[in-house]
Amino acid sequence: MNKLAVIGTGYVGLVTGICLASCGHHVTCMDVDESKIDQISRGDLPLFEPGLQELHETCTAAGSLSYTTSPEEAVQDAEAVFIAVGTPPRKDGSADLSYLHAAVHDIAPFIQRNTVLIIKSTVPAGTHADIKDQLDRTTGQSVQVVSNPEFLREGSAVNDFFYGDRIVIGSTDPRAAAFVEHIYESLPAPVLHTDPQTAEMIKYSSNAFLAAKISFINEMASLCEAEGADITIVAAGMGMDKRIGESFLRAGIGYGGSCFPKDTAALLYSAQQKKLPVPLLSSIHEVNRKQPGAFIQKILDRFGSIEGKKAAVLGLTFKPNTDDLRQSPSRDVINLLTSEGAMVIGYDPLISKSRKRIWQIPLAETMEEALTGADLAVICTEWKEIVDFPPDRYPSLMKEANIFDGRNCYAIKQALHLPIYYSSVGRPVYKGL
Ligand SMILES: NC(=O)c1ccc[n+]([C@@H]2O[C@H](COP(=O)([O-])OP(=O)(O)OC[C@H]3O[C@@H](n4cnc5c(N)ncnc54)[C@H](O)[C@@H]3O)[C@@H](O)[C@H]2O)c1
Ligand SMILES: O=c1ccn([C@@H]2O[C@H](COP(=O)(O)OP(=O)(O)O[C@H]3O[C@H](CO)[C@@H](O)[C@H](O)[C@H]3O)[C@@H](O)[C@H]2O)c(=O)[nH]1
Repeated sequence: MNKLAVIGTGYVGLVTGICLASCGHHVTCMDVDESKIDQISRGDLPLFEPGLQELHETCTAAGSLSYTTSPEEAVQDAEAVFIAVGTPPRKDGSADLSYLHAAVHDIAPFIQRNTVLIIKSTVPAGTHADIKDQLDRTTGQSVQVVSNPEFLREGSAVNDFFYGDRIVIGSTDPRAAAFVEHIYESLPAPVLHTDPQTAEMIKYSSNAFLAAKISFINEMASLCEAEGADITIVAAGMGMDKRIGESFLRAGIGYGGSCFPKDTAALLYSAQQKKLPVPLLSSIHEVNRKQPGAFIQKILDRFGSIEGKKAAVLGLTFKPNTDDLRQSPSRDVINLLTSEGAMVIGYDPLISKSRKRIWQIPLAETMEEALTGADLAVICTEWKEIVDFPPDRYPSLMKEANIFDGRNCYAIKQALHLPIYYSSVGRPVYKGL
């Protein structure tokens, strides 16, 4: 059992802190946001992540997990300090590292001689060296800085922590690297040891590749629409080839969230700074940026004008099983619908529980309420409740059952013989109206 500190209690910090505590370590999580720490201390996690609240309660009751706003309290006896603060995008696409440097500044006075600093945040290649310089200068000693990028997905973060595909440890010091491996020794994932800049690049390259798969399948979906083919079957057929793999080939209104958009932009920025041509990388974002607009065009093609029409937008979070709305494609869809004069009402299985309005539109309490009297329904997130909603209920609730499904939630066969117009992504339109 080791004494560990985690700096930053956002998604990654909380998951890392709580899961490491449940591996038997003593963990103190620290954040500058007092209201967040107050809320957590009252037993209420500031984010929704399946399984996390239960683990948090078990570990705090066992005394292996605590929270503070004091860098001193968190770091003074810690053998390792994980940094998990945000690295949001700047206007020019570069990663804003100011939170990282501020956090390092705050903890530096309390770093002990053998404390290892572990960077969990996603940072551009070379950042570890700047952080080491900053720490060495302020502490007057040589601090070990290890790059240990995080690969968890929101909505399945706890499972991803315990059963991840790999643990990447980037370090120039074998002792520091061995210590970080020891922290994770109860996990079954294979460990890849490398140098820090390679570890930093593994993180960005992985996200860029996954985003590329999505943009690729979305481009193929447009071609399928033109050819009368079905992208879901094309993707299944492609995925049967082990070299391609079936995951991340779901066509839709594009990727969102706090990672893919920002990390592809940051990688692109780094390449541009080095004057390296990276046409593939620039296209990933370009294809994604156009997805919501292309989807709205299908609606306009159907109606001509949607001025005054009631549109129910179903699913608001950037993916199911999370309450995270950052960079959600649903927001672009809503903005486009309202700019065309539609009266938009939203529904989300999680967000509707706690809010009545969002992004200047009202929220319905139930999916039925959102659909009642609507001229069109637009599905933005494939929540289970939406996927399980029987298609024959749409015509009974809506004024006219025009369904625009941005996540391919229903099999076309389900629409057969129903009085609905069903337009999805990369599949033939079903015209039952
Ligand atoms: N969200 C994900 O699914 C995910 C997955 C893998 C990697 N990452 C990366 O991990 C990092 C964190 O992401 P996130 O989504 O958890 O961020 P977040 O924005 O949800 O949380 C960051 C937290 O850091 C705190 N913070 C800021 N400055 C601080 C300081 N000086 N001291 C202490 N706390 C401070 C903020 O108050 C906030 O609570 C990013 O680099 C991100 O790219 C995120
Ligand atoms: O086939 C697919 C798969 C995903 N998406 C979309 O892509 C976005 C991101 O989804 P996902 O990757 O599942 O969620 P994140 O929580 O953003 O996780 C990504 O970003 C994290 C932050 O860097 C990494 O740690 C994870 O490994 C990486 O999957 C969402 O909008 C999804 O709707 C698709 O459109 N089609």
